[in-house]
Amino acid sequence: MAEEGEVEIKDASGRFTMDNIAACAFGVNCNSFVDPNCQFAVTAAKLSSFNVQILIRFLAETFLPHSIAKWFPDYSMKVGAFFKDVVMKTMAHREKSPGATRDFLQLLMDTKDKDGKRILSDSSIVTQSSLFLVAGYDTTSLLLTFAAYCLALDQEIQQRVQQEIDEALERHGGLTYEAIQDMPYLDRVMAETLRLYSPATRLERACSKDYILPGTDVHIPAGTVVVIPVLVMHRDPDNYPDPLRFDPDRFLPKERERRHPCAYIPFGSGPRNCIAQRFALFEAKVALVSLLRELTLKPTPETPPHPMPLDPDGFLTMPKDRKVPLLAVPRQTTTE
Ligand code: HEM
Repeated sequence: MAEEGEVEIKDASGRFTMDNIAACAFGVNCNSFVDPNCQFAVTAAKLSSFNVQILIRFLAETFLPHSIAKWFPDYSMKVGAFFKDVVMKTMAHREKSPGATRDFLQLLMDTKDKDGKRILSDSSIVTQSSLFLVAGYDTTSLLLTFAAYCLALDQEIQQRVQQEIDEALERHGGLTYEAIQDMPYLDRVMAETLRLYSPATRLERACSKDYILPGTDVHIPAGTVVVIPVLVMHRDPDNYPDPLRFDPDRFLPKERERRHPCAYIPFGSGPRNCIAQRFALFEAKVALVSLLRELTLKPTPETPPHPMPLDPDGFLTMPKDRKVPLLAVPRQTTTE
């Protein structure tokens, strides 16, 4: 039986980020903590789970002519049709009765040419909004899950974060944008979480021209797809001594300066890097601050020991059992 105060932090983080991305990208109010069967949230969770059926269709599309690949079942089609329907209906409603909504969908609808005509097609808007959902849901939820896990396992670091939160909230008169920006230790905690448990395990780039790796005779012909093993690089002892230790002070400014900028790339690098890194970090920090101002996180006997065992088949960096139970205890009963 679950202990009093036990939370499944991966599930809770998923609900939080789903509600946020649904509101920010689609203007949909999910409230999935209250309504766990919210159709939008349940369907969106399917869209982001990269399963075997989707992989088979994906491989067929990649390696076979489309005339053959189209006969492979595509389980993501139904999910895609659901989102198309949501976006099309929302756009039709907003065009009939315009309001003051400020979300990503509205921004896309508002991109107009000089004659006031919308620039983006319907299908482009549907695809971009769905991409936001896929790119922004599990990634941010994993950051939040792993940050909570690392803090639960290190009470000293957690107390330091709580002290910083208390002081910043006091200084700024509550949970404001400025208060969150005024928490440098929390920022280092997030950076160290993204180092040790970068949600993206790898990146890929196509080589645009023939290249010889400096100092070697390794020749990369133009057109080669180069895989960049982000998670492995983030755990390279040459850059991060004792790499499995959770140590936010690796991200003190003087420590950062010592390393090559590409030794830390949880959001990618270059012109195609993550467009929402500030949004994601801010969102995860708001969630953690809201939790830690009231509660202290602790491990339960079922919490996986550090370092978290990972699912070797995960498309993203996933806890092996896809569950992370923690204990959330009211602060006044634990410390002060
Ligand atoms: C902690 C959370 C997140 C992580 C770790 C993350 C990570 C990444 C990474 C590694 C890339 C590929 C970058 C590259 O190839 O250089 C990427 C791209 C992207 N991300 Fe994120 N992301 C996060 C949250 C979000 C959120 C919340 C959104 C949307 C609201 C989002 C939207 C995108 C988009 C649209 C791209 C494609 C950019 C392009 O191709 O030009 N991401 N993200």
